[in-house]
Amino acid sequence: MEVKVKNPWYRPVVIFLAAVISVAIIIMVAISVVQNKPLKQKCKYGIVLDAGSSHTSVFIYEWPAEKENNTGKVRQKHTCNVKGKGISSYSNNPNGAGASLHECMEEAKQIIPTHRHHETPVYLGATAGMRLLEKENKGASEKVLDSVAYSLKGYPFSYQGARIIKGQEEGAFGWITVNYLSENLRKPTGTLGALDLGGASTQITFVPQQKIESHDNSINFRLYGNDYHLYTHSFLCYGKDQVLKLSMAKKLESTLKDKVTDHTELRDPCFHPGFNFTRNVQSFFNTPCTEDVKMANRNFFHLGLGNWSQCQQSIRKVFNTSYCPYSRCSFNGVFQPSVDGDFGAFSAFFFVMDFLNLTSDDLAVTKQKLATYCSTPWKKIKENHPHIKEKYLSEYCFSATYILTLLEDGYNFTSDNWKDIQFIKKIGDSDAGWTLGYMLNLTNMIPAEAPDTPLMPHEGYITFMLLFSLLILLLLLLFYIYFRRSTRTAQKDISVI
Ligand SMILES: Nc1nc2c(ncn2[C@@H]2O[C@H](COP(=O)(O)OP(=O)(O)OP(=O)(O)O)[C@@H](O)[C@H]2O)c(=O)[nH]1
Ligand SMILES: [Ca+2]
Repeated sequence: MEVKVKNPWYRPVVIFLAAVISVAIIIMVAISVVQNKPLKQKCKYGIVLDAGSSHTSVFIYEWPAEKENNTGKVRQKHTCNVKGKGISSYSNNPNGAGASLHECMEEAKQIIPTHRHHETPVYLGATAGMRLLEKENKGASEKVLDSVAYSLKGYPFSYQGARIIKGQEEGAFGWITVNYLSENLRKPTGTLGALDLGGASTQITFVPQQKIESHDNSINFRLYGNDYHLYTHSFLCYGKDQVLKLSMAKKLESTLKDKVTDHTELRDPCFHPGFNFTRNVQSFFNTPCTEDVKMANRNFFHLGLGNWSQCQQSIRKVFNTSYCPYSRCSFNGVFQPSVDGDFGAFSAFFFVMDFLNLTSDDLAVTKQKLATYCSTPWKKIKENHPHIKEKYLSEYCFSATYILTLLEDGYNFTSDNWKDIQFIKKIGDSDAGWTLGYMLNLTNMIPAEAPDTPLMPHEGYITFMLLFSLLILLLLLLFYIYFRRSTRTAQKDISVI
């Protein structure tokens, strides 16, 4: 005879308690996740003006107020290109230099919240254009710097100085920028070399495998607990605009020197076939970069030939490789260890190679494509790019040939390591260039020693809490199943009896 046994009296109590505990855990997790949600970030700001040879750009950087020592936390919020040419072009009208910054600085006032204005540092760094003006006319360069300083002090930000930065700083801060943005500085992985091509100078910076033989090319940093021994060099006059003048001056010298008549022809392999302009010698000799080449003023016909290999031959003449006081050199007697690792090539390296679609081929294909481009008739080039200013359009063949020659013959890149060069404009949403590294350094935002391990990030916290609560629910479920089974077994045992 079967004996019916009632459920034990405490069964509903256990089920009720399990349900209450489950609900309580879910509520607690939900509350703690919401409570721990990061507050709307409070941000700080910094402004750096890059007073380059060709133009000035204003960069506004932003970072979370409490996390400034974390790599990758500072981002570019905004850029403004100052209208007109670079500040060095105001040598005859220094007041104009300061006034030219007005629009972009007003924009900065709008973008940065008013309550942060007074604590926002503003730095102006002038590069090769001002280095050349300083060489040519120190008084004029000082007046231009005074003018921009006076202008910047008139805004509600915290003015921190306007100065001509050294070539080594320009190279080293470009290197810090690309490695900070690539988050290489806190990892044991390798770093990215930096190649910067401006209008008046070019910089190469990397961690070399061999000893640096010249003191001037060596710069040391301790960042996040790691020591970096960098090789850096800045070649004044080897930016793309000045090197064009230098190369033209050399071609003019060899072609026209003994010819006294006006309107002699300069047949130029670096310009497209059909390119034909009357030019004045003076426009290529108005810079300290060509002071070694002497020539009387006159007009000449500038005729394009569009021959890439002849163009490269003519460009090689701007590199002096006849002497080297070290175990190895790039050119002009400058020490350079062999290039090593990956490189980011930015500024005009990028503008030029990107325009010509030459950023991803191997070296042989790049040369082939460039040869075809240079030999394209000028008329066709203009038809293909009706909206680009003719002056810029006419110079891409020269500029790209210069870039290849500088990288291959100057810095000694080869077809084997050509792919190690990445032509880049930005990393994430920030431009590659010296300005970010300059600001990080001056605001001490990269500590020498690694900061303590950060607390668990919010995302990690949520994941942890969810896993934890799932585990508890699972345990409760297992407990419930076990409890039911044991009561059933008890019932069966009793019914058998
Ligand atoms: N095609 C193209 N050329 C550009 C662009 N921006 C600048 N350039 C040119 O590229 C060259 C280098 O520009 P930047 O890198 O800004 O040079 P910079 O900072 O003024 O000069 P440095 O003081 O030598 O660093 C100049 O000849 C500019 O006229 C661009 O967006 N597209
Ligand atoms: Ca520059």
